[in-house]
Amino acid sequence: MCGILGIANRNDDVFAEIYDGLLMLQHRGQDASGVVTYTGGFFRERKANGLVKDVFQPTDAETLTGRVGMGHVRYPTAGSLSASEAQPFFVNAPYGIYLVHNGNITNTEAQREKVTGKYSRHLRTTSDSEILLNVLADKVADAIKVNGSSDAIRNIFAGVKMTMERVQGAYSVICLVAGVGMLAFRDPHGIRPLSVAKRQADGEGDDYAFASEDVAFGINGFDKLRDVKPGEALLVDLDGNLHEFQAVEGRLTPCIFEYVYLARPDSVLDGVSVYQSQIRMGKTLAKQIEKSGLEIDAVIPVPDSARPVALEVSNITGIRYREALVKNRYVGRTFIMPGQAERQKSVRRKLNAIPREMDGKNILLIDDSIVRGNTIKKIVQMCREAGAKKVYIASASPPVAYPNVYGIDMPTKHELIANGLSIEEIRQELGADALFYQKLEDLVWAAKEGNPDIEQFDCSCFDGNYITGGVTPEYLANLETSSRVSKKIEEAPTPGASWNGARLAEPTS
Ligand SMILES: O=P(O)(O)OC[C@H]1O[C@H](OP(=O)(O)OP(=O)(O)O)[C@H](O)[C@@H]1O
Ligand SMILES: NC(=O)CC[C@H](N)C(=O)O
Ligand SMILES: [Mg+2]
Repeated sequence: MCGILGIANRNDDVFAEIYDGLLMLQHRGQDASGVVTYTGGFFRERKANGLVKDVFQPTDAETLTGRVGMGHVRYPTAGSLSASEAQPFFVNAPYGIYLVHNGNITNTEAQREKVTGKYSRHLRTTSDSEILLNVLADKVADAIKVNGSSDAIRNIFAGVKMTMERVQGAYSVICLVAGVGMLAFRDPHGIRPLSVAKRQADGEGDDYAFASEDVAFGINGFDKLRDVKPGEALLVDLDGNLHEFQAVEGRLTPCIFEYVYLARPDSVLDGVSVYQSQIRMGKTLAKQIEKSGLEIDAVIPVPDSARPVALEVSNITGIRYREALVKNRYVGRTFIMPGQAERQKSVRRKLNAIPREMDGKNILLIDDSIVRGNTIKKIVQMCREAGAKKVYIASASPPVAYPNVYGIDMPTKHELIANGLSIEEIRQELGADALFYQKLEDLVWAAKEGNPDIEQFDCSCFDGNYITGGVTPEYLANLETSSRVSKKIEEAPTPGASWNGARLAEPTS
């Protein structure tokens, strides 16, 4: 996952608002951050590896000027960790387009060949998002050839339609188009979230914003209008007017893992409150716990993400709730750290047990998910060392048994603890006295209850059912042997590729 945010203001410079909005999306990506603004016919950009607070300084407001701009926080799920793959990406023709992307393209190789072969383009990185941008540029150029150049919005919408017909996978996208405005579109399944918001401006036209999660709107005084529909494109022109276009037929199938872990609990995605869905996950999990008849002294959440679930398990079962694991707030999210060794070490750095709450007790630890098993295995050990008599564990989601190809870092089957093991074998591997997993139908109920109009969710990491075309057994087999995210962190891999980490953001066109 990544976080994307775009703001088109009528009156004020936009950088400070993008900065604040990106901070609200920081949980979606911690490896790189980037911002581009547009003013007087010029783009200004700054991007680098690092958190928003480290990449940007107050003085950036002096160079990242303009009333229209967008930003990205990256959690790499394709390409490499190189700073040259931080977003936004740019192509200078047609018009001059900057792009930020959340998701993963699955037919990358075919598209790379087309872009570099038939369209003779040069790609500067190994990023799937750069390919997506170049496909869009090709298709908008094709539309200009057919329609002529006078109606830019029509050409851009036509280009988005052709892009959606060619590209497979998950993509929520925001673009800045020179001389035209800000474009946003969402793949025909709406796998990753994207919504649009509005704010009254002084004079003609309105202010608009697009963001991965609506939690990024309130801080800047925007009111959410709605979620972008699957297969839809929206464009805010430079006069503050919103243009809407259903590019291709869509069927909403949002990623259910957004509700389990990825999104903030104070967000509402596709009409479903993340917090409320987690409370419902607690309700269904509580039934399993009650049925087990186990004697449990305390329900303990793995902070922060399992708190709402554990609270509801406690409410329903009557077992007391205890915050007996303390999180060190200065350590980042382990799940999204590159490399297994680093992840294992940081669990211990990040969480600490309170022995008095564990000594001689039967405890139930609840986490939102068990992916590789690193986190919960270490916690079980810690709780035993702190004196717990019995350590039971429960996961608010079902076993993660299949890779995610739509923008979550669960690349290979063999890394997943639930791959090929029975629940009893997983329990043994984790060293727990009992193990409960949410049932998939209960998880789907918990999410769907928030918006019954959603007929289906993307549950591929739980059931192996990939709703987009092209995720064939060969494709999945390939993932097992090739690392999708190269661990390279050196600079740009191709000659001529630029590093945009200079303190002064230069106009780029
Ligand atoms: O089974 P694993 O491979 O260890 O992954 C699962 C863990 O990863 C996430 O936590 P993480 O520590 O990354 O972030 P959080 O502090 O936001 O919960 C998630 O909440 C689980 O605790
Ligand atoms: N997870 C994401 O949304 C990342 C976007 C893109 N695939 C990248 O790796 O940069
Ligand atoms: Mg966690």
